[in-house]
Amino acid sequence: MRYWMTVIGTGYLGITHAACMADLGYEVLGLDIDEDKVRQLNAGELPIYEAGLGELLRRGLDSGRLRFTTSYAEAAGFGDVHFLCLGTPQKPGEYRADVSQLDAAIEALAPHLVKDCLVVGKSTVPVGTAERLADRLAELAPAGVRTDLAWNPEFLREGFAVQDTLRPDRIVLGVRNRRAEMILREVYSPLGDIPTVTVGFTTAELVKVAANAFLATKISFINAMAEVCEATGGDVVQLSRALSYDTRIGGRFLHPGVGFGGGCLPKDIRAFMARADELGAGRALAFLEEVDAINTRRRTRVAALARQLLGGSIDGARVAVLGAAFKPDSDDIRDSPALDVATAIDREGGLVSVYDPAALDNARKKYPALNYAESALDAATGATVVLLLTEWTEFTELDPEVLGAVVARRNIVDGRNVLDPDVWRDAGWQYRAPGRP
Ligand SMILES: NC(=O)C1=CN([C@@H]2O[C@H](COP(=O)(O)OP(=O)(O)OC[C@H]3O[C@@H](n4cnc5c(N)ncnc54)[C@H](O)[C@@H]3O)[C@@H](O)[C@H]2O)C=CC1
Ligand SMILES: O=C(O)[C@H]1O[C@H](OP(=O)(O)OP(=O)(O)OC[C@H]2O[C@@H](n3ccc(=O)[nH]c3=O)[C@H](O)[C@@H]2O)[C@H](O)[C@@H](O)[C@@H]1O
Repeated sequence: MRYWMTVIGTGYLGITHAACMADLGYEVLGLDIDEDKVRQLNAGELPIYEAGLGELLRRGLDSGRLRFTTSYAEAAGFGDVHFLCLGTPQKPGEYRADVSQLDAAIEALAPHLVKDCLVVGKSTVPVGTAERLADRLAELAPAGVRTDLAWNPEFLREGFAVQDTLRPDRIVLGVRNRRAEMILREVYSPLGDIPTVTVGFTTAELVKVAANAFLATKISFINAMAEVCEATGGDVVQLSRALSYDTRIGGRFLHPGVGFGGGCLPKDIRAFMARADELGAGRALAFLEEVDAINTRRRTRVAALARQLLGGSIDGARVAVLGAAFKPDSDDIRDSPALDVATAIDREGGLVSVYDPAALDNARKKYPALNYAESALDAATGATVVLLLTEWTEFTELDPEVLGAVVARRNIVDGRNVLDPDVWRDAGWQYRAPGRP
């Protein structure tokens, strides 16, 4: 069967999912309440930075199989399968996730439904959300329309979103009946032979947060080793490399530095702790509190390294910050370590100049008080210390002599442990990096 699909919520996840489904040959209607975004998407303009996604979007539009709307009535009439890709951000001042966008989507969609359909949640949610939404959907759907709900968490990484969607490591199907499973297996069959795990709602919700908790823990583990190295004189980069050859440990997500950020790992471990607490399993996840604390301390440490290089005070110093996105190859600045450090330094009286190849517009909107530069060299001109905080290739390939020619003093903090200290020291730079002597 050729399914007609809607993708509700066209943010980082939803645009990718919509464009990839259209590329697989499905008829896809994306829906968002943000009119500007919908206008942009229909014009073939990608509102985010994601490699390869712009071409996929335009190919979908050109084929006539992909378009975008703000109308829930239109979406309800269109879809056999409705994917929910709404945001689940951290509630301000709390650890819990705010799932109100999902509730709003069900409330808006269900009353308009005119044909049998499967609603498929892809957002990352606290345990219990799928069941609650399934009940609400059944309550609100018009009589005679058969609805069902499934939870199909998403594991894509920003920067690799298209490849992760078209070639996922695994597919997790959280279902309550065989019909929902069969539909989803058919939907994903064009991807080929992907390991697929079919589970209940609760396990599907848990797999997602467990995966992110594990990844966060691995990063904080190596950053804890960085702290120990700092106290003992060890070198965490060498330590990480030596650990990585143990195939039981592996080298991925073992890269020490300024720590993890983004719209997912930080808020997901907090929401996981909060939900476990509510369900009486808080003790089991107490270690995540420390994972989070280690991560926060890395940001403080990077600022401290800058202070050290400046002889104890940042006040009045010109500081170049290379990077604003939470990771390279993305324009996403949600909980970005780079901007967190830049803001802390600004608060201490440092004269910060931030440059990022893709995230400047987002950074300017959220942090209008910081100063921004048009290039790495522009940011570094006259700086007494340079902080490399997002490992974009254009920063890792910087020539110490070229950069050295524009700075006031050759001081650099390699917050991501991506530069070769010998090369920079040989070029007369004072080099500091978290976890390294
Ligand atoms: N960003 C990522 O790489 C990944 C995200 N996730 C999860 O997917 C979910 C979505 O994440 P993002 O795409 O990053 O969020 P996002 O904030 O970029 O996108 C959410 C979109 O939903 C729209 N929206 C809000 N309320 C709406 C409503 N009532 N009706 C229709 N649209 C509405 C917003 O305008 C926005 O475009 C989250 O639960 C996240 O944890 C999972 C895997 C990867
Ligand atoms: O739930 C989500 O939204 C997604 O969250 C992460 O993906 P993403 O946030 O795009 O980025 P990652 O590559 O995981 O990096 C997260 C953060 O950890 C940092 N990191 C990563 C790896 C590492 O070794 N060290 C390290 O500090 C990165 O710089 C970045 O700030 C997960 O990797 C995805 O599987 C998941 O789908």
